[in-house]
Amino acid sequence: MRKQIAAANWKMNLGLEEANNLLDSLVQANIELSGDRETVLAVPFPYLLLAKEKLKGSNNFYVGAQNCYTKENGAFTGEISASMLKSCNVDYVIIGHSERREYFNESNFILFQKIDICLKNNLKPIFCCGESLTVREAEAQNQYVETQLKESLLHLDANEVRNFVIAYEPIWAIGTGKTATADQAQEMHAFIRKVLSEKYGDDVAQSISILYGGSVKAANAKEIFGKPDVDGGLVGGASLNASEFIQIMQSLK
Ligand SMILES: O=C(CO)COP(=O)(O)O
Repeated sequence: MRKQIAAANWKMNLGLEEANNLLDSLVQANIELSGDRETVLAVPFPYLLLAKEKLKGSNNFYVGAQNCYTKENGAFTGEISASMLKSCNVDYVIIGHSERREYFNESNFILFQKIDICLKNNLKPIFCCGESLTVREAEAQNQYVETQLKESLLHLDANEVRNFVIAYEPIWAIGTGKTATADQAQEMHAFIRKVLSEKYGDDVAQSISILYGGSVKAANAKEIFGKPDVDGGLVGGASLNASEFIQIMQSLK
């Protein structure tokens, strides 16, 4: 079975003490995630090393960054490179979150470059895609997401793409309390898998985890994750509360 993943995206939240407490609560809960299930905590840059340290010895817990720059190193004040993240033993990097696309003008081409630099540094990208409400209302979501995939990902070869996680995050469901229904999530996930299958064949497409993101909480996680093409979630607000996130972890198939 492909990996089932509960990924937390803390976004730009929590001070050091709160981050410390949340990590402690997650570790102390001592949740055993067996087999193909895992947790990724995508924390703000200043807490990456702390998270690595705290999660040492916790099985199936991985640490992620929320972004990286397109270049290897150099005079780019304020940016963080993929090789720096790798040197801190970070495992995953979220690439192309809709907030980065919207507020920091990250185009599909910039994301194409970020994906390449992550793979070159042996970091696993969690590539985010998803449409706005306007696109969904025009029933153009499939075409929109397919373009995002084509312009940022589908240049990779089959071996590279196996190191990937995709997160479908409809923008209209992020932080709004408005979740896509489990059926809407399934429909898009199946479509994404079909696009992958057309390019890489069914074996590769079946091996890639596709997460759903957008107002996932303890109360709806089981239903959404229960769908055949939904392999877990990328969770924002609800990942800031230990007991809520633990219940989400426990909702993985
Ligand atoms: O953007 C998200 C995760 O990356 C989803 O955020 P919320 O879970 O707060 O809706």
